[in-house]
Amino acid sequence: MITMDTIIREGNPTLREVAKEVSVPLSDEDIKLGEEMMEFLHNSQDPVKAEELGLRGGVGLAAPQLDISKRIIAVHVPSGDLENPEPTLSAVMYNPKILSHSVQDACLGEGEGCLSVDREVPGYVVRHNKITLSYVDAAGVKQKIRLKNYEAIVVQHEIDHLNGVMFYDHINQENPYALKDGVLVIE
Ligand SMILES: CNC(=O)c1cccc(C)c1Nc1nc(N2CCN(c3ccccc3Cl)CC2)nc(N2CSC[C@H]2C(=O)NC)n1
Ligand code: NI
Repeated sequence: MITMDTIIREGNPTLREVAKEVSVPLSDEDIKLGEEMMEFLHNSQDPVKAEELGLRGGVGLAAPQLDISKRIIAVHVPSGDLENPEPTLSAVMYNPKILSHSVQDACLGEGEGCLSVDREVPGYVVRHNKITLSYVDAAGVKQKIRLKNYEAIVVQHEIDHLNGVMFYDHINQENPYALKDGVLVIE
């Protein structure tokens, strides 16, 4: 099972590598890894399990964060209201690829956190507001989906990990809260 001990932290060179595509059809090993990544996200969002296992909450995880330089990410974004337990996005994505994106940019009003970064790095992380994404799903089926707002931000954060990019690479060093006109701030 994946715990915080499995997750490598900034300074580990694997986080700065460009990860390799996985072969399709998916190997049992890669399918199992995806399942474990998704299980981690579920556990990290469960108050009892997170407490028990000492997990930081996360809605996304990338294989390089497990010191595995493969193009695999898992995202599990809860809906946020207790009535509706359905997540707004839940998927293990193999070889995810952004096919196109909006001109409109967006950022999280509270900035971004990362399970591989044990410090707060304040500032806006400006990303595309909407993306069209292709990936191979856990069943080996090619998917093409459109995402926007928070879900799009999360997927871009995780795909960055596959390219050796950390969220703070995007933060404006002179003024971390500088914003160009028209950037959507997502609260
Ligand atoms: C510095 N300020 C901040 O971090 C920050 C501060 C306030 C608000 C936000 C919104 C911030 N930003 C931010 N908050 C998150 N979570 C909120 C808590 N949540 C969670 C935690 C516990 C149980 C269940 C859940 Cl659901 C998990 C997700 N996640 C990300 N990111 C960046 S994109 C990938 C994603 C990720 O999973 N990171 C580990 N950013
Ligand atoms: Ni991260």
